[in-house]
Amino acid sequence: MPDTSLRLLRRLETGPRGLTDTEAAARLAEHGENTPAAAPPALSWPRRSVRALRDPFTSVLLTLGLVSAFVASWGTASVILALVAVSCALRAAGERRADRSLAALRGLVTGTATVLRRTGRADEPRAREVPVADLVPGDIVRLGPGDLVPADVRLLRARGLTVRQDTLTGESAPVAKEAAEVPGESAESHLCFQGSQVVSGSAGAVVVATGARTRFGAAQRVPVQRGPSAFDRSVHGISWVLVRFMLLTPPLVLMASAAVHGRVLQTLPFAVAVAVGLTPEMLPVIVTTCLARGASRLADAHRVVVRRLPALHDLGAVDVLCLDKTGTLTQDRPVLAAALGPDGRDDPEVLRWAAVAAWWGLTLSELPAPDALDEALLTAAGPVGEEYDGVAALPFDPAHRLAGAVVTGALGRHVLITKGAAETVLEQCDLTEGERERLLGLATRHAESGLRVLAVATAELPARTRPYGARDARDLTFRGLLTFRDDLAPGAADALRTLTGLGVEVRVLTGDHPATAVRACRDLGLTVGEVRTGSAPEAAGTPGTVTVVARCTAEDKARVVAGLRAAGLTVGFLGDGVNDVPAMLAADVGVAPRGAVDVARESADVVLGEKDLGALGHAVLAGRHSSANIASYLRVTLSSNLGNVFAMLAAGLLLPFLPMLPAQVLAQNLCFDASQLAFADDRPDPEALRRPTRLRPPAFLRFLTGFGLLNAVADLATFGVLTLAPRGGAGLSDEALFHSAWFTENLLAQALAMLLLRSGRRIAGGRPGPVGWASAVLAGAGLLLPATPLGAVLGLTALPADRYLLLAAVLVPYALALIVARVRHDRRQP
Ligand SMILES: Nc1ncnc2c1ncn2[C@@H]1O[C@H](COP(=O)(O)OP(=O)(O)OP(=O)(O)O)[C@@H](O)[C@H]1O
Repeated sequence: MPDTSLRLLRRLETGPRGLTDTEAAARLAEHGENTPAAAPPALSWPRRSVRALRDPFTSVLLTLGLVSAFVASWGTASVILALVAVSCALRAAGERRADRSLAALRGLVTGTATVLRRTGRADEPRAREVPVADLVPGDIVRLGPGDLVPADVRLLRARGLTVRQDTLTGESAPVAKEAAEVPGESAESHLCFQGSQVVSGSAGAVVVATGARTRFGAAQRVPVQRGPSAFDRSVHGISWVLVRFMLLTPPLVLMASAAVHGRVLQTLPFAVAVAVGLTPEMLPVIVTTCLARGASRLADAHRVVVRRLPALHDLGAVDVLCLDKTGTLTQDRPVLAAALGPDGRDDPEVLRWAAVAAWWGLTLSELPAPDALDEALLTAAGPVGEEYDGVAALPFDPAHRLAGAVVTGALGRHVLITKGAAETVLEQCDLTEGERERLLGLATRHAESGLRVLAVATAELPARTRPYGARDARDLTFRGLLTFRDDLAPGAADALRTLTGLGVEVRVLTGDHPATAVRACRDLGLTVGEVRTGSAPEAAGTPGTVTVVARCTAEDKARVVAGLRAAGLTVGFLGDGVNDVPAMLAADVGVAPRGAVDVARESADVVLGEKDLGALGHAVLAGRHSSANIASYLRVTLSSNLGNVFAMLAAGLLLPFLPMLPAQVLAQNLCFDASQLAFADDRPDPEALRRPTRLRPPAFLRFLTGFGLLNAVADLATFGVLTLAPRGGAGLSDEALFHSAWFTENLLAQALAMLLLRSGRRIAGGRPGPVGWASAVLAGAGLLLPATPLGAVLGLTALPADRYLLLAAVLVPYALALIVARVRHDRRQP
């Protein structure tokens, strides 16, 4: 039979007054830390390396290595294995570094829990904020809106509590919870699980399990599955197209060779080497390094924490940024402006009623702190509420935008007080239609001047013991309106101007009154376009204007975001409240300021250091910076590799010997890979950062085929001039000469591509930067390696001077063609 709460408290050797500090310390030593569910355990080196093997490019390389070993081409197989080992080690090291700094950064934003603890047995318990990791079984915790349930708990008291527990069940709708004394055998409505989010209401609860023993811990921390983000769609999309292409290459080379020369087995190592050459095996390394560098620069310079690395790419790709208003565009430090009676004149009674409701709502819910509007009410009203006895709290209902309390009035009767959004409160009042319209108009007029507006109403009811609920708020007497000034967030106007200057369209999704939101936008210098209320995924938006969707519930915000994503846009969401969480999770990238409620901060991919929106512009730029470098790498490496494959195929068909030995193809590939690591440190031209940087697979593949063909033409031209050139001198085999010249040409052409194809780089001028130096080293290797002993091991030979002239005759026009094609390509870009 399930425990009553008393039996459970006894079993856990605790009580409603909480544990003492000594007891808590002893239990912490016994049970270990209550590690937050969001922090995955650190991976060991071997596991990390095995995980790196799961990457599609590595799998392709391994398959090609196995094929080589199968035909006893041990040289090729060993080089491939070395490539796999190097790329896995680099990737594992890069990821380890990235994970470490991410863990350190995450540490800056981990949450706390409100717990009742006593210094000694005889002392009074005090509510304290302790790190979530310090919670132990038996602790008594308090939960309020916006809290993340810090451990598995059983409710001892609950008022209007609803929680979202999609981390466990995948079900995103809030679920009601209550403190049943003797719960049914299978019912779990008296339990809340670690990682669940408190949407509304309040509760006191006892911790029953922490750390790995929580339900979430036992479920092995399977995170909520989010739909594919912009990063997944772009980088993974491109990767898979290439993997298919690479797998097609060896059979194509083999079939061609079999048809023309009748050799299959001899050509296999070469075919494999060509496919290896096409593999951008450094892609995962470059992606991780680019993103990790960007994230750590952002943290150092702007105190922005990127909690999920790919989110940095997504931030750079954001086309539309949706923001909430309160606490993001405004300070969320409301100050009472006026208390107005139904006739629109000053009436202090309205403030008194609202403050009584706020005071008793807060006291009976045992919330650690009032929300911003209630705090403003209590500050303005001074000491109030003690003259009544509190009967019930009506916690904030986010769907109807109401909160209230029931107190005892004259002659022991009960008075129900509600305060909230004017349209809902007026709906509950006993008014004629005309009067309701007039009062709504009054509320709108105040909202139009940028004020936040609350309506207040009361009802006198016979005393009763039955609990109060939303259904009791009927036929109320309208008391009046309260207006609040909430100043704009400092720096918000500049930040929004920066964002629009960066080509990011802004939308404001708020729970507040449309007129208040519109006025805030105008005061921030934004031009307001469409204004809607509720769910409006179809809100089209006029270019250059801000669409405002007001009176949004949390679900409405998520629907608008999902609608924008379904229209093919990359969407970011910035918010700080519990009503922003579903939209954050629905967006490609969710952003929260550090002062946001726990659940918002924990759901965000990016956390801003301060309530300073200015950092957001820097974060978007950092995302674009990283993506531009990844794009540069992809453009250069793939167009060169693609060109090489075309040329190798053609040369393989026409030449009586292999156009390059497998070892030479692989050595050349190693040189390419090493030089391309420089892209992680490149500084793209500011021009490349002006628009959202999204790696769109179709546009990318068009670029690749265009520039790949140009590269192939250069390679084939080299092939032509080398074939037509006079024979080599004494002792020089034609084959070795051909291989060496082509090897040199390939490395020089790759160096040119590195210089001329990187993102947004002005073609001439500017400092060389890491990529400039790396391409110089690559070109140097191309020119010098054939003449070295290592070159001899690879079957290369020093080139006579006339070959360099021949190569120059090909490469100078190639460089010019690249410049012309690049300029034309850039002009065609929007
Ligand atoms: N403490 C409160 N008591 C009564 N009503 C409230 C209280 N707090 C908010 N409201 C009402 O609920 C409405 C919506 O609040 P909600 O928290 O959903 O959004 P918001 O904070 O106004 O806006 P945003 O979504 O931009 O953060 C408010 O405009 C107000 O009318």
